[in-house]
Amino acid sequence: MDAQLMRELEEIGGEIRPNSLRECDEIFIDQPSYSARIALWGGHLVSFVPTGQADLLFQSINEGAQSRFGRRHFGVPVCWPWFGANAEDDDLPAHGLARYFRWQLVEVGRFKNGDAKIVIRLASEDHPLIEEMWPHAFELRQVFRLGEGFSINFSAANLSDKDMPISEALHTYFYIGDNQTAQVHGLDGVTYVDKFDDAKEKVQQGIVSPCEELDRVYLHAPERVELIDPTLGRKLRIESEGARSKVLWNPGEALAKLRTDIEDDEFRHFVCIETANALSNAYQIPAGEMHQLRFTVQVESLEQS
Ligand SMILES: O=P(O)(O)OC[C@H]1O[C@@H](O)[C@H](O)[C@@H](O)[C@@H]1O
Repeated sequence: MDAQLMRELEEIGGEIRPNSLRECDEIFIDQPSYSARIALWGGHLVSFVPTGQADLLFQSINEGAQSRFGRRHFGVPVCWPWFGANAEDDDLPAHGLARYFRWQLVEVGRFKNGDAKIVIRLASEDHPLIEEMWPHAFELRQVFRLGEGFSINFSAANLSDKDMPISEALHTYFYIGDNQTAQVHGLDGVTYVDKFDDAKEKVQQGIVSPCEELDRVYLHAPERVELIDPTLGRKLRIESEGARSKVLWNPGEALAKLRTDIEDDEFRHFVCIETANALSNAYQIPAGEMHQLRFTVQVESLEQS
């Protein structure tokens, strides 16, 4: 790792630590008001803990299959350049390729207000296997902003001379005290595709609660949703830009028991609220252009609101 970057990382209270995940290192940042971890494998924000509170993000203790495309359920996996199964080739891994490669740390610093800034990059030209799996040259960047809450600014540049078809998600596993009482607000009246019910289109009525057995792609969804967690006494405000879909995922008891890459009871402690462009919200990045997807998470105590 570049010595200058290491010094800059130290200046913001950061260090590189070894991580068991694919024996790939992670960035750990410890500040008076929060601590955070970013795994370079997959370019995952793994954890964000406001001091004195539970983590905002969930991490499964199950490390999944050790094969190259083994899945893990934690933090904010990047699903790109396709969401879900690949429509043309069943042999390609679910949710694209970005989560299966090592990203590179390229910049460390601070925003004007003092928030920490970490930038990581994944480029097709650095990985021959990516070039075999996907016919377009690209460069991805994630800018993590860490302070009072966190934000991720994900950008994808199409470096090829052809338009690039994209479906994608920042597949955020939010940690919750109890999925029976957690509530997702802000999707009332939005049409969704229910992947647990034959991909039927339905319209959301009111709030989503309990957060159990959900596999739903909300189309043309609003930019702001809220996750209310009465058990932990907190509310997370989630705001996105550049994303037309929101995906909610919680496998529920029966599917969790069938899956070998997640522990039986873990579904009680997470709900994925994904900032996405999926299904009919897929789009193309024209040759030579780029697209940005961002989301911000702010936390407040339920007593304050
Ligand atoms: O197990 P994975 O590949 O990480 O995906 C988890 C889930 O991710 C969700 O986004 C999908 O809608 C689900 O269908 C899928 O099961």
